Amino acid sequence: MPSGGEEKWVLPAHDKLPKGKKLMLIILDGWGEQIADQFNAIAVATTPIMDHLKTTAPERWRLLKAHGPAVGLPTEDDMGNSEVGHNALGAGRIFKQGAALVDMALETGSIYEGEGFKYLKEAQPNGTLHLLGLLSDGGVHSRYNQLQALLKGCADQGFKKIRVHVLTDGRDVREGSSLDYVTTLEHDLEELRKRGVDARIASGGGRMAVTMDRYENDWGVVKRGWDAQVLGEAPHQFKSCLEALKTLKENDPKLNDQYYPPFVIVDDEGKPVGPIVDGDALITFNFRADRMVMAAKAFEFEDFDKFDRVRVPKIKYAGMLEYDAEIKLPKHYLVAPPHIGETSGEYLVHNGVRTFACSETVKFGHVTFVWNGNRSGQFSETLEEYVEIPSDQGISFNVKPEMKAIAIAEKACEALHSGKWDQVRVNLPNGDMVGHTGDLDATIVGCTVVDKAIQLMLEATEKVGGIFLITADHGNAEDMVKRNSKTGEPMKDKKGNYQILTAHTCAPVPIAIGGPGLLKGAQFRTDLPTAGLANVAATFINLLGFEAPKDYEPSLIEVVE
Ligand SMILES: O=C(O)[C@@H](CO)OP(=O)(O)O
Ligand SMILES: [Mn+2]
Ligand SMILES: [Mn+2]
Repeated sequence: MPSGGEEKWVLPAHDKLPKGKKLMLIILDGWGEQIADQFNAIAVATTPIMDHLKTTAPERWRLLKAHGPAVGLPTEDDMGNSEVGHNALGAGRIFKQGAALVDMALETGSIYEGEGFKYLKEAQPNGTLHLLGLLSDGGVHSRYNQLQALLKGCADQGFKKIRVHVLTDGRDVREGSSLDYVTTLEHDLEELRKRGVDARIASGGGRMAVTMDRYENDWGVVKRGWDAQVLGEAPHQFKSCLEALKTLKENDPKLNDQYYPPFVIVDDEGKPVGPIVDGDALITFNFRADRMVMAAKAFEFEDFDKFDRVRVPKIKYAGMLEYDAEIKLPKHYLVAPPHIGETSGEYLVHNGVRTFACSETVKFGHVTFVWNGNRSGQFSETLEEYVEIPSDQGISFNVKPEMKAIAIAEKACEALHSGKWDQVRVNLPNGDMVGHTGDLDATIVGCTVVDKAIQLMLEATEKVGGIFLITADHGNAEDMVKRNSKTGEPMKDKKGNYQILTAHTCAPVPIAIGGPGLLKGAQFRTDLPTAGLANVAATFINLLGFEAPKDYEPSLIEVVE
């Protein structure tokens, strides 16, 4: 019976599917389904297991939507991403996500009426307002038109001095596009200067080298940002951001937007134009949590021992959203995040289901924190165990495309064989993390290793008489080139080179079920053609022998006689 005692958590037994079958739940990060050509790293990779599942049991293999409104994003043009994907997978429902919530708050102006913005205004009239975040149209962590609107709105709301601390992208958008975004930003800041607002870029750096680390993989990334944004110290000083990007790229032509080293913008006397100091206000304008949580801790925590902050300015700090609902970080924010409660993890714990979750650092939080509705911690110390395998640090993953896939698989097999867990859940990051490097050959290697890891876990599932469910959180590796949106033809740049795509896609993702524990006659329904990731939770709750919560998106399976 449910430990929580509350009736609302009771999940009735499924009328046909039995309890007690061990479930191996595998999330392939960045693994979509696309036309099989030379730029589809998954199609080119050696993936006998995934091929076998697709071809031998069509009633147990299908596609799911993993982008746009199906995962709570504003439009069908919005590519999927890990945050919205794992939210949907774990919560079994579709929640309007950060991108859409901020759009609405900016359109209605409510963003300036909330407690968060009022708190920032306490820094007026003398405090500088600082804006820190990803300069990009990707819509995964931030979107430029939101920064643009926020700049105007903050000037309207009386901030007289504004400084922008830029993180360049090149991961969710075309490599090299940072120059365009900075040019546009400089134009928008010029418009503010014409209105008498002292508005400038104050520092910069690439998102993978500066500030935007996650899951505490490398605090050095956050420190480099802190030194440039707060202390005004960095290995490079320039008079303008454009000059910085151009010079740094001339010095190292292979440098890509994701990895620009930190730099500080200085005036004619060599003085930083905008370090964050006492009495200032700060907004981190990324709406997505995972790559802002560490910086938020550095700006907000009194006691902080991850690196020497040297000087901790007394500022009014607000996040675009609250980034961690469990620890209430940051305390002040402009837009309330989606309240994602009653997730599958919480239901399963209340019904006595024991869960083991594992991945390597770079995706560990996806398969725990994000899966549980952007909440840190476990629902139960006895019924759950989350295991993190340390990721390689300080490298671009095309250097070691196998990553820790086999180690994750071995951990999962051990957990399955231990008999201590009813559900073993893993995320295999290779398709996505290597896909983001844009290195096609390395991504092919990464996907080949993923298939090997799946093989190990399916063999273990076989041995324990269990069930497997394999799916993905969004596309990436299945398309590594920019295509003509009409013809689908790969596009070349002016020099005749193919334009490599490092970003996610809007492709559907596969889902496959099977294993000796799966009841004969259990198969995918054919009456849910537009089903998406939010239908997966009801599906695995059924496979564990329970009816799903009434308000969850419907289960994908039926049992035919
Ligand atoms: O790396 C990330 O932060 C995003 C891309 O910006 O990828 P994912 O959503 O797969 O984590
Ligand atoms: Mn992902
Ligand atoms: Mn990704």
